[in-house]
Amino acid sequence: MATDFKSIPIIDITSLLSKCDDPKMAEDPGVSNVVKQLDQACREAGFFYVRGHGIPASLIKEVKNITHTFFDFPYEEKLKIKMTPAAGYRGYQRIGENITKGIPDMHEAIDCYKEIKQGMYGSLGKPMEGCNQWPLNPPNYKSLMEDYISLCTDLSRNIMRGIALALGGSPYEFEGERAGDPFWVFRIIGYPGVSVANGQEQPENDVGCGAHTDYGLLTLVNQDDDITALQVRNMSGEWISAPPIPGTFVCNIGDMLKLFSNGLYESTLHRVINSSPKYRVCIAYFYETNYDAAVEPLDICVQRTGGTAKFGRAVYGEHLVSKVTTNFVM
Ligand SMILES: N=C(N)NCCCC[C@H](N)C(=O)O
Ligand SMILES: O=C(O)CCC(=O)C(=O)O
Ligand SMILES: [Fe+2]
Repeated sequence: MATDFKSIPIIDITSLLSKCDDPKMAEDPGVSNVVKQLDQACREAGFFYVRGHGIPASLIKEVKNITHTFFDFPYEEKLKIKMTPAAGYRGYQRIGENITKGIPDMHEAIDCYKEIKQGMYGSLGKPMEGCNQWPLNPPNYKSLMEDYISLCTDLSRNIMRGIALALGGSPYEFEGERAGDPFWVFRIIGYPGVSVANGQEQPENDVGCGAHTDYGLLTLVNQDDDITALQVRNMSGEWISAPPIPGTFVCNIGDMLKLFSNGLYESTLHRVINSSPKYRVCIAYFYETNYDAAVEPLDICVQRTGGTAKFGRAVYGEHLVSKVTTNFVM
């Protein structure tokens, strides 16, 4: 449950990562310390920074640099990989094509999803079937991003082991049929800066991405180092900034983890406003459950929250499709 947090905690997960393949990890004092911090952050804010995550700083920087290069290209180059429903909603979308609560977002993006082979999930998977449309230019774009995605997947699984312990479960609650074959979503996002020419009016809509929650389990945000734009809503409705902190990812909880935890952890509302004159990029990796997972409150969480399940069962793929099919004007 979100509180009146005023800032977002920073958690060093080095000791969690050093023990996360040890079946006895729960007994390790270093792990317990991290788990305690994860529990507090997830209950109070649903947002936290992680440091000591092990992904090389050079790679984190490179994925942002190459993304600036891509978004700098003229529209006709970017439109070569235009997102369409027929491509499983994969590819490039122009500024204003993504809609949040009825209002066009001031961002452009490339959306990618874990591949779904034809027929893999029957009608549940159909809308998302397709191949990712990676830019051909810069030429190493695809391989760089695929390496990055693979590291984000491993890191997320390991953070989820800590979160599983924080909820009072075994480290492996989010493996097997729940998230042992995790689906992922990858959004490469660019937010134009505001024009600050003298006497010029503010643009009509300066919201880069309207208030929303994320859909799955855990999000890893890699944002430009020099611009504060991401804002997180606390219980009083104040918007708390999540400024870039070099060497960290911003992590936040998605709707499926709220459901599993019976509301003990909230998928906190957040939005993006780039009021700087500079163009901002963000690389957001979303770690999700299995595509066809049926998600319902875990017994341990129902016990911890008064004994009654607050949510019915949801199928992750249905939740994703309901979002993706209503997110765009094209
Ligand atoms: N896969 C995730 N989480 N994407 C977040 C996008 C949020 C904006 C979207 N228009 C919406 O209204 O959800
Ligand atoms: O740009 C950001 O910092 C966050 C983007 C975001 O919240 C999202 O894509 O879901
Ligand atoms: Fe988000």
